[in-house]
Amino acid sequence: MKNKTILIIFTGGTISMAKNIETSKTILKDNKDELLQSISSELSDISLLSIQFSLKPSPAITPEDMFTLAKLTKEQLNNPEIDGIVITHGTDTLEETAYFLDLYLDITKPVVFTGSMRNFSELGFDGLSNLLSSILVAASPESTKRGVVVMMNDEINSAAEVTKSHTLALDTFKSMEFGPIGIVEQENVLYYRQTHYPRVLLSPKYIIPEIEIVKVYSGSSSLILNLLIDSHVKGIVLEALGRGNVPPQMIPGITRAIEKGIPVLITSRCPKGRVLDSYGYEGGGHHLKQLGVIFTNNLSSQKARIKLMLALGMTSDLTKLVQYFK
Ligand SMILES: NC(=O)C[C@H](N)C(=O)O
Repeated sequence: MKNKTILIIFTGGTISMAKNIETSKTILKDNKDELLQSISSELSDISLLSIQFSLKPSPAITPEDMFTLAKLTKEQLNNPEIDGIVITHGTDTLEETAYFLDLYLDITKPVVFTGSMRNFSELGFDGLSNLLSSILVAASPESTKRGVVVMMNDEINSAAEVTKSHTLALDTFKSMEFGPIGIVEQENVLYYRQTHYPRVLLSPKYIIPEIEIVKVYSGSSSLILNLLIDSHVKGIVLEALGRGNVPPQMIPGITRAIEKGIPVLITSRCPKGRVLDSYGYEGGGHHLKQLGVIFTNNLSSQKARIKLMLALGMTSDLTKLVQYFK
């Protein structure tokens, strides 16, 4: 009799890719059974179930895919026979899907995202060790009540904190500011700390995906903002400068968006630190706050967008939205 049952949901990504011999380019490959077979002998007291959710590179994963995956995961977590879930995913947008599920799921059972940086045909394919370690994390009693986590390269990071930091390196997933929450050391799963953020639960009936990110740079104008407003976007994430500031030429666009009831979120293009309304000059954080923008603390732009998609499914009331981002 096996102790634990872990469900693996495959979505695609490099872990489900191999080299095409003719073109020598990396393409998708349905290798689910080979992956499962290769690791099963290492797991004497864990039985595995699996679902092929999709076979997509992660740049092709849509917000609707994330929502469907979140609902499927919730349904499976409610099955008393399942002790934890591992989700394989392409690494390019893994942090977005993982954060979506972290916000959506009211969970105590472990949900662990993983993937690989090298494909199935490459020497040193990291998919097998990542999958194996993720299953150990999902089966560990220590992993309960930690929200959704990401396990890559034997480091465990919180979905709320982690980002892909390197285009190629195996240790690409980093919580830049706070470090990993734990590690996998052979068969041991060790946690160092709790997640930095208190969890906010957002489980709407529908999502609002029409949210765009605008990167701010010296000399940025209102041009893109006006185009977005004219295209009827439902929200804008401004990846601002430093502590959360923009050039004065963006103020007319920001003011127009807010007047039209489009929420404008502020993140920073700095990879570390939080945004705050400290500067009083034109376009400074304090000025933006007076106009009605929403500050998002330490969230990256891509995660602020995910959170707004879910939050707008719950409310369009600006005061309530501000509370969600506190
Ligand atoms: N390592 C990877 O999985 C990258 C791939 N482009 C993906 O995100 O699907």
